[in-house]
Amino acid sequence: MKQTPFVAVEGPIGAGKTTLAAMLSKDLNFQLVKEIVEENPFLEKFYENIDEWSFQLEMFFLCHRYKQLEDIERHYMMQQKPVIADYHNYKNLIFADLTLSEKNLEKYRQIFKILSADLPKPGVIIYIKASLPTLLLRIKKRGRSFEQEMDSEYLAQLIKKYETAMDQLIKADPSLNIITIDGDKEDFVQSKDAYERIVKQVKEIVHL
Ligand SMILES: Nc1ncnc2c1ncn2[C@@H]1O[C@H](COP(=O)(O)OP(=O)(O)OP(=O)(O)O)[C@@H](O)[C@H]1O
Ligand SMILES: Nc1nc(=O)c2ncn([C@H]3C[C@H](O)[C@@H](CO)O3)c2[nH]1
Repeated sequence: MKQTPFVAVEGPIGAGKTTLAAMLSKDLNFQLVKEIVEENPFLEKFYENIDEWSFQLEMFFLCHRYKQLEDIERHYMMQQKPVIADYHNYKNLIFADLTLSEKNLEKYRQIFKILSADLPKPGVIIYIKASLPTLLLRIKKRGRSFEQEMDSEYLAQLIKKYETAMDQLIKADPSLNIITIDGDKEDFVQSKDAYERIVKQVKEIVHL
């Protein structure tokens, strides 16, 4: 039987994940699943003091994504309804690796492994790569107050960790499809052609 499409859009902060996921959800008629931002009780505190709040924030994201992914399985995948999410569960580890102390990271990894074992996995990742200047510009343009003082070193490290993570994901599962987009050059918001190229690639992979 044909697998129900499950696509995840990934990339560092401000790359355009939610924007692209929303566009594709509309055009492909896939259910959109977005992570929460404004309702997150720890995000603002985290940006004020990362060391103090990182464990709470990473655990919050982990549990919230766990619930969302369980729901995706139950309400969509099991009913053959295609889904597009603006994150991949692996994102939890990318951020945890960046923000947690060694002691907390070890605990976190164990909990992540237990929670993630039976969650649904996307068959396609659309990975939006973008340079530091592009991301900083987009974060500024979007204007979320708590992100405005973000350390560019934090973002630079995140960019690197994303590169490593995509390599790890493909090594762990060579059947995974990763569509990489150069977010500095391929502007899927302004250019219809650039956007249509992405749509075509997704359609080919999921056999639409
Ligand atoms: N290709 C693009 N060209 C110009 N602006 C863009 C493009 N993609 C996204 N933007 C703008 O950049 C900002 C960030 O986009 P978006 O919120 O989609 O990023 P994100 O990757 O989902 O961010 P986060 O990691 O914080 O969830 C928004 O203001 C959006 O309108
Ligand atoms: N520390 C940390 N861990 C995560 O898993 C995570 N996921 C998203 N974010 C931050 C990025 C944007 O500011 C904002 C919206 O994506 O939330 C995270 N921060």
